[in-house]
Amino acid sequence: MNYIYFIINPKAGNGHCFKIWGKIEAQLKAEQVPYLAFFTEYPGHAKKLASQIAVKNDNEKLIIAVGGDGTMHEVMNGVIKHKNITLGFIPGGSGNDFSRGFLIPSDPLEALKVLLRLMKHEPALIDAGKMTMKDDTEHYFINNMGAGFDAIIAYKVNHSRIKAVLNKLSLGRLVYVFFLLKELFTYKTATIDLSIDGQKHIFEKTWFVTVSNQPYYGGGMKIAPDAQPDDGQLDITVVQQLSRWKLLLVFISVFWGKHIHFKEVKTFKGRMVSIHSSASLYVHGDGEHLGYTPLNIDIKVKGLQVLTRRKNKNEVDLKERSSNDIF
Ligand SMILES: Nc1ncnc2c1ncn2[C@@H]1O[C@H](COP(=O)(O)OP(=O)(O)OP(=O)(O)O)[C@@H](O)[C@H]1O
Repeated sequence: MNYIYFIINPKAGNGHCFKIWGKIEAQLKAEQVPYLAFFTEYPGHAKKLASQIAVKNDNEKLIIAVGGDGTMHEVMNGVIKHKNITLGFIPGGSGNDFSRGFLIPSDPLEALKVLLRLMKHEPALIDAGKMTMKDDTEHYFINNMGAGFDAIIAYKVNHSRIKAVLNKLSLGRLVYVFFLLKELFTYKTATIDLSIDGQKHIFEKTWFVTVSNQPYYGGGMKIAPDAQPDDGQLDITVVQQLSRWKLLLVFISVFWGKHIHFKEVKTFKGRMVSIHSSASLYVHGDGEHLGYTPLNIDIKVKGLQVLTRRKNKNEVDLKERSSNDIF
């Protein structure tokens, strides 16, 4: 019997994910789907659980992460070196950019329905970005990484005490707005040495650099509108030389992917990137704080097996169909 392995972060989405799992579990039982469920108990646990499942034996296994992008990030890092794992995702977090980029429904029960259907077919082969930090530690990202302004906001939001309080009042977004505005007026831009496939660039007064595998980041912002997670390329975005007020305008336009038309926003594609900066910058991978610049990034082409509706992107784009219509 082939079990589906679920790794659930009960704390994701301000604890809402625990309730989501209750609904998923009821549906699995109703459909008599064999499964094993594991709850994460602390940050980093999802990676450990995923790698333990992968090394149990060589059998092909499906692991579905239930949580936010941070949970998917950890699960993916736990299995990326194992060929016998296919990954799926049920959104239960606050941002859920993975589901946007990989066309998984935002409703968890709809997502389950789609995954149960997709698992009967060959999974998609997806690229992953690999970051190598100054101390040689390695972290992979499936959505994107960022260095600078965006990463310091992610760090401050995740470490703020008022986040939990505001989350309870369903005002979690206010924490982002608060730190965005605070950093907007206090952040010191840096000179960045960026190397892309051996080509050197120097950017002065840089707010941030992001490297994307798929378009969405930061809870629905279309930072890299052309990024495709299976094209063997990473999409690099640099935002520099902007006044504080214009940066705010750029941030608003990112939701529609229109920021790329500002002359202060530079975009590139490449396979190997290195980021050095005049001052040490905060770095995130898939929204999780991972350290500081300098770092090197390269791509692991088609290194992950993932359940996604991207193969059927045209149909999904043409009409918001019910998941039953996809195959
Ligand atoms: N039992 C736990 N207690 C506390 N933190 C946990 C636990 N399990 C996982 N975590 C941590 O919770 C953090 C947030 O998880 P995740 O990103 O999945 O949810 P989210 O922040 O609500 O969603 P998103 O990233 O999509 O906005 C991760 O850094 C993860 O390591």
